[in-house]
Amino acid sequence: MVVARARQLTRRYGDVLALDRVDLDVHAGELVGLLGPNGAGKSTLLNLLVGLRRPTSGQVELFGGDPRLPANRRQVGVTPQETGLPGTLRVGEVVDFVSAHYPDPLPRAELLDRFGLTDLHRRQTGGLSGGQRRRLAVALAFVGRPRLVMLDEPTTGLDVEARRTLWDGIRHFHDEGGTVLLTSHYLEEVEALAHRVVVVGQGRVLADDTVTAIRAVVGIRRVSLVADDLPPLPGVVGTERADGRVHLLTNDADQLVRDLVRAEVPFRDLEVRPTSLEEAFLTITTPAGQPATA
Ligand SMILES: Nc1ncnc2c1ncn2[C@@H]1O[C@H](COP(=O)(O)OP(=O)(O)OP(=O)(O)O)[C@@H](O)[C@H]1O
Repeated sequence: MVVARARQLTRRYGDVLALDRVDLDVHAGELVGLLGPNGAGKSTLLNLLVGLRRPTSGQVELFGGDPRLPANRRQVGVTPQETGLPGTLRVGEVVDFVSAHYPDPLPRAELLDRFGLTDLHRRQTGGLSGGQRRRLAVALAFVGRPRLVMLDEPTTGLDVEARRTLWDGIRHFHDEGGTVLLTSHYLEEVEALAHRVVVVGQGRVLADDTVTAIRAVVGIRRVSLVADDLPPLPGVVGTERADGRVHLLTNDADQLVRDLVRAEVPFRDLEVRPTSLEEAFLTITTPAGQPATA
């Protein structure tokens, strides 16, 4: 069953094309990571799917219907990228306040335990650290026993332990049959939780595949050097010339350097570095004009 669907979904903010004809189906029980650099359109996609914004064109469905219908909205838990919590309320009081909006909320103790917040339940939210506040904000998405949870960068700013606790809470929900759609800038985060990754860049879906397949693309390295002519080199998936340098994109930088030496290419100023997500996808996809499917 498809719980959230986008069809040719487009959203403009004035001159900015934030989403450009996106198609996406999220099935019941999936844990999907939306991966992409800043400004890719991830938050816009979540906001449209949950009915907080309206599309410029295209269609959105939540549980087969209009996302703005209360009956559909009630089955979704959402944590936006930025949340405000009433600073003078205690953690337990905030949970009770949100719980009161749902017919069958999770018991307070259970929710706090799942997200490692039990020891904080008497603390005013204004006195919590940024990471503790974030954990509470994410936990609140689960209060109403939703069928689908959408989390916009759930662990940004959290330390390793807090991130693990949050991941455990999300996994628990998923293990019980819940559906999760979350955004992240980091493949590592998506890898820890999701099997399916949807890569978004410049408002478009660039790839929709397994974590393993996506890693093969994102694991690309940039070997940059100064050289005049280069022979054909195996394993090079993209070439750029800029500022007097040649940039070669490859899955195996070690082998490429060996090949350069073996071919007796007179190069200098060699640099090897990882590509950013944005670079990896845009450099590979733009010249061919084709979406990168690993
Ligand atoms: N309310 C708005 N008004 C004008 N432009 C907007 C608005 N919201 C988003 N945009 C623009 O739309 C594009 C997509 O933004 P969006 O926030 O969806 O990206 P994102 O992938 O979530 O980015 P980030 O990872 O930085 O959160 C960006 O160019 C952004 O500047």
